[in-house]
Amino acid sequence: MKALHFGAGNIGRGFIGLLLSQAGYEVIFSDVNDVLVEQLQERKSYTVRLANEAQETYTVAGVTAINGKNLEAVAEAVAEADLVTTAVGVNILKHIAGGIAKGIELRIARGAKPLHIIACENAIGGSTQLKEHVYALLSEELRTKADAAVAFPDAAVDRIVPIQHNEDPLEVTVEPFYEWVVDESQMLEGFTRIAGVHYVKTLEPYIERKLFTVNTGHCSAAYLGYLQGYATIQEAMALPQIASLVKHVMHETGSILIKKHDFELAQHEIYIDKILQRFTNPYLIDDVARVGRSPIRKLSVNDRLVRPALQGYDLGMTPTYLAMVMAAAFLFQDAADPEAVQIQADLQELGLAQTITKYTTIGEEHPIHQLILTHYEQFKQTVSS
Ligand SMILES: NC(=O)C1=CN([C@@H]2O[C@H](COP(=O)(O)OP(=O)(O)OC[C@H]3O[C@@H](n4cnc5c(N)ncnc54)[C@H](O)[C@@H]3O)[C@@H](O)[C@H]2O)C=CC1
Ligand SMILES: O=P(O)(O)OC[C@H]1O[C@](O)(CO)[C@@H](O)[C@@H]1O
Repeated sequence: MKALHFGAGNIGRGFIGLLLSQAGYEVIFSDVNDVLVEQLQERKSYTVRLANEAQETYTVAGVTAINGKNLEAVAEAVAEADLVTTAVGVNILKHIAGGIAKGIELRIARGAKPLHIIACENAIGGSTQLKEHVYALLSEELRTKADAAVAFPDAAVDRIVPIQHNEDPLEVTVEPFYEWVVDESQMLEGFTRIAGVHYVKTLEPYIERKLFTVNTGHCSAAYLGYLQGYATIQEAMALPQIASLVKHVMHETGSILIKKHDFELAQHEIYIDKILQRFTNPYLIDDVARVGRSPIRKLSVNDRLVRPALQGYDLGMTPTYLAMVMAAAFLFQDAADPEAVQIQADLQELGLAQTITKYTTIGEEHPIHQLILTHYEQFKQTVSS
């Protein structure tokens, strides 16, 4: 069985590639990083190291790579694959859609077997978004044929894989925990299960629980840590004041999740505690810049801050801590992060009130808008004093 995986980066090699290989797939990575592609082609294997006391290592063998810039090669790989997965970043999905669309066209012409394409990105409806990009490139006739032959089940993926600083450029250190949940209601009849994947009939509770707890909590540590001058999540979480605020944010989203999805309170507390331990894993060093990266995406309406805040507000709650983290996100600066640079430019040009609305869609008349403004001003005063 062949799996084509787009994105041979941290999560691609450290989680999806490893799991698919262990599940019996021959993994072919598609990436646009020439060095990475050449290394994978030459060496055909790489090492995954667990960030725990034992530091167990796994060899992922029998892998190879194609260059994602070569559209024909990508299309051919899509045509030949038994499974396609991605971990490129949700904003990159549109850039891989061309090769996938061409590959689907080839599959249909050749009468190939049905195919599942699973986007493993930190986003609500990642595969559905990819499908929209791909379908926009297909004719109506091909779209109708693809409806019967290709499915894009949404997924939630959870494993912390920081930026790597290993001597071996292919080696990747990952936290021991992982969870990959796939929406089986979006799969084609008679699909083959991937060992290690948890299939569920309704994905929303799983993706929201993960995104609003792991990802909301993590970016809270990053933005609050940044304001205190910390470079890593581990340093930030060592400050009791930040650890306590992060916990408050996770309890705030927890109340929303429990109300919306009927989760059991005690179970959710255990879930939060386990995640807090994962954030402070002493065998990992995770940069504030990575966890806070792409603040425009993280402040967008369907992502980890605004979506739970608006849901909480609609449920009659006041999302004070989420608003505080949004305020901190507007203060996050990183010259190497184009989204952080863009927000700072907009703050200069448009002012705070309009910038908040531009990125969060929350109008100036909304109470959450006022909360963000208030927290922002408070942070500004603390930072300048
Ligand atoms: N690192 C983590 O802990 C987790 C990351 N994720 C998600 O996984 C996705 C990837 O994240 P990371 O692995 O951390 O990022 P990364 O930057 O390490 O990997 C992304 C890879 O995609 C490649 N890429 C970019 N454009 C491409 C294209 N057009 N075709 C093929 N490959 C292309 C890059 O060269 C890079 O190797 C993101 O959506 C992230 O939110 C999800 C869960 C955990
Ligand atoms: O990849 P993103 O969405 O920029 O965010 C980084 C996130 O990746 C993770 O490492 C895994 O989901 C989180 O811990 C962190 O919040």
